[in-house]
Amino acid sequence: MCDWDLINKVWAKVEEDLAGNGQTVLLRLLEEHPETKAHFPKFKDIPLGQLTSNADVKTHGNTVFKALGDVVKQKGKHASNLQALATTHINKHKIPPQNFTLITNVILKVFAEKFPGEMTAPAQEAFSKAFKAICSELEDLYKKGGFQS
Ligand code: HEM
Repeated sequence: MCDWDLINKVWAKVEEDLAGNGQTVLLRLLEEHPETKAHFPKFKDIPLGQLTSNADVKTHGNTVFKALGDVVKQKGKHASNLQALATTHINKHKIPPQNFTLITNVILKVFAEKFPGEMTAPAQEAFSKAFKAICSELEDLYKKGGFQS
């Protein structure tokens, strides 16, 4: 079982600057896993150094974190949220499923750095468990959706 209440407590802190926190995560993803940049039509031809001040990155960070917040707030009853994400990321954006593991690992790292007060050991454990479950559910949906890379 995931401790969704603990996760939501940290998420309230994340929401104090949802776009800024989403932006930090996206930039860290692109920095630590440069191959992911090719998946973003809006960013793929822009050097990483210029993306730090790119308004579209912040806007997309907000979009991603809004959707992830919607998942977190379901406290485990997120099947329809994940189905919607899987459908667009399979068919429209064509994102291989292992990228969800990359981004959720980056999120864990960024939160531990930015929110040391909230990301206690139990909170880190709760996020880690929840993200593993979410990634594995997405992988199942990708299999059902017949994802072809
Ligand atoms: C926490 C995991 C993620 C969440 C919650 C998320 C959420 C979203 C949402 C809400 C959208 C816009 C609506 C839609 O098309 O569904 C979107 C678009 C997109 N996502 Fe994700 N996403 C995640 C992970 C990723 C990853 C790991 C990649 C690639 C490495 C990715 C690539 C894209 C692309 C390319 C778009 C279209 C962007 C554009 O407007 O140009 N996403 N995502």
